[in-house]
Amino acid sequence: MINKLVKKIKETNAPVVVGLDPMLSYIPKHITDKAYAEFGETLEGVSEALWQYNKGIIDATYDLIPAVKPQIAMYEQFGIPGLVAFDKTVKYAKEKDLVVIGDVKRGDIGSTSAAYATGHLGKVKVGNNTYSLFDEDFATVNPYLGTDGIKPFVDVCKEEKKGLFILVKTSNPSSGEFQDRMIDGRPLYEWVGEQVAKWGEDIMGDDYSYVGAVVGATYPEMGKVLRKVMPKSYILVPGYGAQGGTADGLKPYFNEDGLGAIINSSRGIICAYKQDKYAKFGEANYADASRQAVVDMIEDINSIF
Ligand SMILES: O=c1ccn([C@@H]2O[C@H](COP(=O)(O)O)[C@@H](O)[C@H]2O)c(=O)[nH]1
Repeated sequence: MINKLVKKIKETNAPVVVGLDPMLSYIPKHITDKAYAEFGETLEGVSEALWQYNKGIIDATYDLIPAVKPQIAMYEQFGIPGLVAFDKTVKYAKEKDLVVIGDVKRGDIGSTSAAYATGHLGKVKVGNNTYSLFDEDFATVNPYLGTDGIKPFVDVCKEEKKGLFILVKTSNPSSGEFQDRMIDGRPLYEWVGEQVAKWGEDIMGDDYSYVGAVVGATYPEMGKVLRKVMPKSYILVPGYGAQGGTADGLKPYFNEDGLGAIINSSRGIICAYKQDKYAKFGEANYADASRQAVVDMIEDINSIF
């Protein structure tokens, strides 16, 4: 799947991921009205609204971008009906030939990680039947439990030719509380980055490893160091846009080949219609506003090369 991601980034000339993080307050009224008319003001109604909203954004942007990143928390908050919307979104994005990065941030003791890996990236056998479950192409993983927690994911990725993005230096303001702690003269995020490179050594695509990393756009100096620590790992870069990350600091996240990083924007794209810049589209044309925001983001990111 890393090969497909690289190929699609080259084809679209867009090292960009659209984050599908729907909140009820983002969804235009015409969508919620229709969903509630059919299913009532129920969790099933919300599920339908989340799905229709995402479908509109995917339809308006899929030809411009290589990948989407649905954030599972936004669906889980509505229980099983929310997860139904997550599942429909993943399947539809794949039908549109997009690479799907499940932002699920899993990781636990080995046996539990194995179950998470099966659920998100693998297959389960029930008697004579085999089922793919959420079936994302990549999953985000938390490395706090160490190798025991990561190895089951790596094993499933090997088997299924899928991929991981492991949290190395996150974009949030307090990420330094633990991640920047100095250990034997080096910050923890560097130790984790080095380990990501090792975890990925035996599971290589053509040029990049199946094992990538998450490094926030909000810490460009650290991005520069981490690029060198893990040269074969793709870096998923959240924090651009709504969290204040800008294109200026992002060049060092890329390798000399112009590849190696993919920048995420969620709120900046999916509720573009609420920004002054895109207000002319109006709520009813929210998806057209998202398309224009993607076009602008691609131009902005490509301006650094
Ligand atoms: O370090 C991290 C890791 C993950 N995220 C996730 O990315 C998106 C960002 O959303 P925006 O609306 O573009 O700010 C969201 O799903 C986060 O959970 C992150 O921001 N930082």
